[in-house]
Amino acid sequence: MKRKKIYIAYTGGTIGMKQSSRGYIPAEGYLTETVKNNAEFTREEMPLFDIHEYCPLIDSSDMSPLHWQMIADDIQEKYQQYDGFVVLHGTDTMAYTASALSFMFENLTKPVIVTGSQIPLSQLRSDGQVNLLNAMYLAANYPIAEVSLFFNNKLFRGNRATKAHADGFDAFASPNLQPLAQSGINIQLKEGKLSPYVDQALQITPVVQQPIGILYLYPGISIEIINNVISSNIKALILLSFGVGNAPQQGEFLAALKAASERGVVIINLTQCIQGQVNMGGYATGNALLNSGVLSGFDMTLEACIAKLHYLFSQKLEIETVRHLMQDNLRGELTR
Ligand SMILES: NC(=O)C[C@H](N)C(=O)O
Repeated sequence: MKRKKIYIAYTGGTIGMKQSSRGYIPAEGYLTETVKNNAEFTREEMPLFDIHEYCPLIDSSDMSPLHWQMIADDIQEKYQQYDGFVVLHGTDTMAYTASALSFMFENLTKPVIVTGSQIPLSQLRSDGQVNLLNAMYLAANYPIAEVSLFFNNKLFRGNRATKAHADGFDAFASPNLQPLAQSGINIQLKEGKLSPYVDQALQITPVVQQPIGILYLYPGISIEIINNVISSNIKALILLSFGVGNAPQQGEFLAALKAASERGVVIINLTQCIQGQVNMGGYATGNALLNSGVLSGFDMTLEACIAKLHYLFSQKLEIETVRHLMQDNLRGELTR
């Protein structure tokens, strides 16, 4: 059988970093050299691959919607030449990029897997080899045609993943959707569906950075702080609320939300809880938000919500359409 061919885009991140006096930094050519010198990657059972290193390579804390666009354009350009795509990325904002790509791509018929590592590939005890080998192997043999994130033997839906551990190998979780696949002695497909390769034109929706405010509620938050966030020049506000979507029933706070919603700010309610979803019908404290024009974000991750807002506001859509689509399941990012 003809060997599959995988395109690897190295954007930066720990997996290809080198130690410096200032801590880890991405180094040009270093990832490619390390992979080429590792016989595991060129075994017969592995797909053929090309690595393209971005210039400049960045720590993912420096990622912005501009970079998401670069990655999407790059994959679109190479789309016909490869069977699958692996994006090597820093872990810090990996879930944001995976979420953004999931919205930007339409008619995806090939796998796009985002991965990276917590220890550089060239170092002792690196998790980079397992992550990259598995991502390449899955992209070639388990073509789940969506944007996913592989880490520590689990393949997650990209827009459901969140960084959950700062320094452990189990750095990602998908609290509201089981992994698409689990890699053990065997690879087990759980939620993921293999799709046949159909040649269909890949569509990309360009994304540009949008002004989005985030308000993390806490006991004792003052109306001045709330007003500062709400009155700034934002198109959307993500309200990180308590439990199933509850907030203080303070009149001034609710009035500020209502006024913002009436002037066109899209307000999305997400829970501060790691797992579960918003239900503003559950308590009077949540219901008051609903009556102030706040929309449910259901069980979306913060990363998916931010990426979705960037994606929708980058298109010329009516505010009501944005509000409607924010509550619709577009790419498997929410359960309702
Ligand atoms: N493990 C990592 O990749 C962390 C790094 N700071 C990054 O996100 O680029």
